Amino acid sequence: MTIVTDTRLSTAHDLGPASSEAGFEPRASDFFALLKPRVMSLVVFTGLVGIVLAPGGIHPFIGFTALLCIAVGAGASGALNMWYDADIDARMSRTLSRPIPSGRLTPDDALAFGLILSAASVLTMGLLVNLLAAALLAFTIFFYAVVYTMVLKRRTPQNIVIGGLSGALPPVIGWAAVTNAVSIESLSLCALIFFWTPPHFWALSLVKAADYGAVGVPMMPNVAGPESTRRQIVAYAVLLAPLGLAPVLLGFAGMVYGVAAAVLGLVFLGLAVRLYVKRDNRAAMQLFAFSILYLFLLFALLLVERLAGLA
Ligand code: HEM
Ligand SMILES: CC(C)=CCC/C(C)=C/CC/C(C)=C/COP(=O)(O)OP(=O)(O)O
Repeated sequence: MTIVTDTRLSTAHDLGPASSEAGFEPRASDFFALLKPRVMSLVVFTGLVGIVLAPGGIHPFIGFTALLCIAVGAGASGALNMWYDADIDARMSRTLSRPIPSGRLTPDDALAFGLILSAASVLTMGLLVNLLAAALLAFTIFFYAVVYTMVLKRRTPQNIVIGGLSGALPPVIGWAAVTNAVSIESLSLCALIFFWTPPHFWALSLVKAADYGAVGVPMMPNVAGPESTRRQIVAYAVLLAPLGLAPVLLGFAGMVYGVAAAVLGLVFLGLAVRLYVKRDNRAAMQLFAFSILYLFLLFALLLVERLAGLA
């Protein structure tokens, strides 16, 4: 039996001339792009909500440090993801202008940047915040950069489902930064993001299936087919709608959040069913866009309620 150990199309080092050889110096904006800033902004926001909602309070400087460590660690894992995935990024229209495929940074630049920022964020969290938060941050970076990117992404259509755990952990890290503990409340926020991730990503991958297929990444639409993917999106949306109410049932969110979570959960489910019925790219992109708004609004409401003293 042959076991595939290297699923990369070519090594990242075969991707053309180093930026300095090509005649230009790396720019700060290219390093910033390695952090996947737009995606990670929502990740960091969920970490902030974990910090603010956790009982007991935290010194503002330590709280800010914890948030900065989550932001830097998340960005670092994005840089490591781009280092490893440079071969496939170079072959997909959505990703080919990223810093490594476009030749603006070398793979070594990205690897060094990702490793240094990972180590700096975990060490700082451990020294200035607490060891549990540092261990959770290290685990989250490892899970995204190694378990998802290097092991699961190119091998199984369940890549997103399992790998989604890393995107779901930031509120748990934020909560642990304040309380030095993992609680049922922070795990409920983790579960919310965990079950949100498959519909979030599969909606986009239905539209980008050809891109992923061309580079051999086994995303769900390519393996199980679009029909099955749309059915699974509806199944996750059915689970997600009641899960949105968990913060109310656990007593750390109020009625404003509760009503909004119920309505937004039903809209999410409605858009998932609409995608199942309509089967077109427009419905898929609408669900993808709404998924981001949904998660942002739920976490924003948790934050606003707490800051306004409503929960
Ligand atoms: C394994 C889990 C996830 C996968 C595979 C995934 C995948 C993606 C992809 C491929 C995009 C398009 C980005 C682009 O065009 O460059 C995207 C966009 C986005 N994702 Fe996710 N995502 C995941 C988890 C998350 C999580 C946990 C969050 C936040 C909590 C998040 C927030 C966003 C946001 C805000 C965007 C829009 C970025 C923009 O405006 O370009 N994603 N996601
Ligand atoms: C604190 C910490 C370490 C947080 C990590 C958060 C995390 C795992 C977010 C996942 C975000 C994301 C863009 C996944 C994309 O998948 P992809 O890499 O397959 O997408 P691509 O095709 O756009 O590269």
